[in-house]
Amino acid sequence: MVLDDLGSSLRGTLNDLRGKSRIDEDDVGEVVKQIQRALLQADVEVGLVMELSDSIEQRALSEDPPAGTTARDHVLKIVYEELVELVGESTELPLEPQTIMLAGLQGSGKTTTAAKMAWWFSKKGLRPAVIQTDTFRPGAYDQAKQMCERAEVEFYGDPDGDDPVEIAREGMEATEDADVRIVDTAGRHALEEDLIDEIEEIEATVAPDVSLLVLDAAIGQGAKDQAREFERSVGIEGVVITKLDGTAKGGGALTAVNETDSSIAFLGTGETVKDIERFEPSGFISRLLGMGDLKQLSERVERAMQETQEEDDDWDPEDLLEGQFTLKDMQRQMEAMNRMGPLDQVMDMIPGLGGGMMDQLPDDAMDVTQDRMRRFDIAMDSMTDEELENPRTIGRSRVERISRGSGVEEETIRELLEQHKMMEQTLKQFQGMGEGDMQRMMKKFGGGGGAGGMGDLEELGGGKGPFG
Ligand SMILES: Nc1nc2c(ncn2[C@@H]2O[C@H](COP(=O)(O)OP(=O)(O)OP(=O)(O)O)[C@@H](O)[C@H]2O)c(=O)[nH]1
Repeated sequence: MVLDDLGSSLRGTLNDLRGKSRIDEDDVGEVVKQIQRALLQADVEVGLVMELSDSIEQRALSEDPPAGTTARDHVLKIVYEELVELVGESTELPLEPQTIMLAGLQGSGKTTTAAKMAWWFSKKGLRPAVIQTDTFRPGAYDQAKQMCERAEVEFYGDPDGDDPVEIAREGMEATEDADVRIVDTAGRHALEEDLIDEIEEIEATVAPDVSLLVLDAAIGQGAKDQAREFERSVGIEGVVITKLDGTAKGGGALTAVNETDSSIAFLGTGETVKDIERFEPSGFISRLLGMGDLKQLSERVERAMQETQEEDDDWDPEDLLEGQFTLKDMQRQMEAMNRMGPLDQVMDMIPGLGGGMMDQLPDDAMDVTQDRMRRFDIAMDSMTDEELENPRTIGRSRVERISRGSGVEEETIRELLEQHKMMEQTLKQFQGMGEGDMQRMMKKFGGGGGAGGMGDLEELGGGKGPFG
């Protein structure tokens, strides 16, 4: 994802500063060099890179670290604050009725984003609808309809219509009951005049409260011109950067945001309707620097728990803190984990685990883990209720039988039982703890991790930290 290299190279450099109480020009020079290299590689515009690195350099050398702060933490805080400043605020999108129009070049991800945003608003308790006005690309109608079905949100489009402005007008009438209307527009491969005319007409028809420009993270410096052009014709309140899950650099999009004084509203991180994140500058940069993003993580956990609970009325996650932890609990726990999304993305959000740890894992480590979880699941499906409730009764002959029944190797089943035992023991430690204890644990967990746990920033009291 964008600026990934910055995270890992910077962590190394900052670690070299560990233990130093003062930093000299050479130290700062090295940090600044790493930042410049990473930003330029990520396609951030040269002028912007220089501006940022000058500012970091000047602050790191002139500001005195607050008493008790190490040189490393001081520099980390400055880098963090300057990067947050670079990516800017998040686009204001209140959770209330509104019309949002999406614009952007062909293939940037508008249609996908429209459905994702609708899903996102629906999870926030609002009633969204997507209006598809793309009559230019064959297949756009079907794609949008399917995605909206998957997201379980209202959809309006006209597969036979050929006048986008007319469809937009009808769509606004047809979706009168919706709270949030998201209007998807057609893209072209370049910014042609008729595209601009069309978007201006749609804009006049739907009178959006917010217009967002959808930019592919892979776009380079061309992003700036696009952003300016759209800004001039319909006015852009914010940007959605898509495809951040890929190898895309993202710096072009960041530059465009900065140049046009707009801000980022959402990030697209995959092809399914759930792969969307509200942009949170501080969390985003924390994650980038390997400091985790607790806010995003807790949102995902909460959603996953809620969904698991919706499917299984009897289950209350709080029960985990009382009584026995059975294999059934573990299976539900795994379902909830699965719902949180790809493990590597989740790991990135955990302070102390993010970045630093990921760098040390082989690339396929996460796939192995997910595959293992799937096999555990299959094995558990072959167990009797009694075995699931009392895994300790599973001896060697039962392991053999479960293996035969499920096709999962005995070795894996033994690992599953081990894992259960470990989780059970861990939970025992939590049992009887009050909320305050839990928070202290979390804090300890965050502060203790390798290169720059969350605790670093909290203690510095930067006020802009992910908790701030
Ligand atoms: N990996 C990944 N793929 C994405 C993401 N967003 C969109 N895509 C893919 O990008 C391709 C283009 O996305 P669309 O939503 O069709 O783009 P569009 O801007 O509506 O395209 P036009 O209608 O032709 O203007 C599709 O194959 C999407 O699945 C993302 O965040 N990550």
